[in-house]
Amino acid sequence: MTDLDLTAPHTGSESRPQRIGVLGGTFDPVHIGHLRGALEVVEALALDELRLMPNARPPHRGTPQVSAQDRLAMVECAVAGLPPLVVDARELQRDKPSWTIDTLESLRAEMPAETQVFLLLGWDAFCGLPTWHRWEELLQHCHILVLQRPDADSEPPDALRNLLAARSVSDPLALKGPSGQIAFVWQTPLAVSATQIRQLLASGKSVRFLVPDAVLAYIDAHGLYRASN
Ligand SMILES: Nc1ncnc2c1ncn2[C@@H]1O[C@H](COP(=O)(O)OP(=O)(O)OP(=O)(O)O)[C@@H](O)[C@H]1O
Ligand SMILES: O=C(O)c1ccc[n+]([C@@H]2O[C@H](COP(=O)([O-])O)[C@@H](O)[C@H]2O)c1
Repeated sequence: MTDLDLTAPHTGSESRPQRIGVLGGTFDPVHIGHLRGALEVVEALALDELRLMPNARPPHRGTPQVSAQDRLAMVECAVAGLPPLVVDARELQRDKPSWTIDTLESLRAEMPAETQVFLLLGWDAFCGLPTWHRWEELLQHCHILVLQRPDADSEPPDALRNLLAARSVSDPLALKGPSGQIAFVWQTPLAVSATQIRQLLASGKSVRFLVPDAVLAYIDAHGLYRASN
């Protein structure tokens, strides 16, 4: 009898398909709401990997306050040494708006068809889904996991009510197959936003404990978000 290697990564040749999470964002800057939510989803759904994906040109908002390179560097600082959280910088290589459908198509082209892909969206982002580029095709490529946001108050638009009625399952662990369903996931409610963090920094206040220490050190070292920027 051979010993089992519990540290061995899944290779794809095992019976269970890989389970990959994707959390896209502007990350201007990344904060504990993103990171704690990501970690809790990894553990609750036994994901093999969760990719944090900073966008280059956010499709539905103004230009970020700091450069894509700084936003990427902060995400890298935040997840350094914390597998299975990893950074995927593919959106920074595309010189057009960072449409999620393009990202999912490029991801899918690299994976076996049976890989389960879970797109994480905060409730506010989920409510905006019907305005996204080719939004009705998204579920062909992924499942959607909706993260609660305690500071969000928007009601889902009618188009989403219909989609939820057709595609949602109550237990995220019951999501079957590579794509096509929606589930809500419980997470520790953290009413923190990048907007709040930018405002605190611009007014000379501390953001300690709202971002990881390594991100705070990066912000300080590069003088980001302070009133003079
Ligand atoms: N505190 C939070 N709890 C749950 N989800 C969150 C939280 N903050 C952000 N998210 C989700 O993470 C994704 C990326 O968010 P984003 O980078 O835009 O951060 P943000 O805090 O919403 O930024 P901003 O305040 O600049 O709009 C979105 O799907 C968003 O809904
Ligand atoms: O594909 C779209 O049309 C689209 C429209 C708005 C937002 N997104 C993506 O949704 C994620 C969260 O967006 P944001 O603006 O909350 O950082 C991020 O990865 C964006 O690129 C995607």
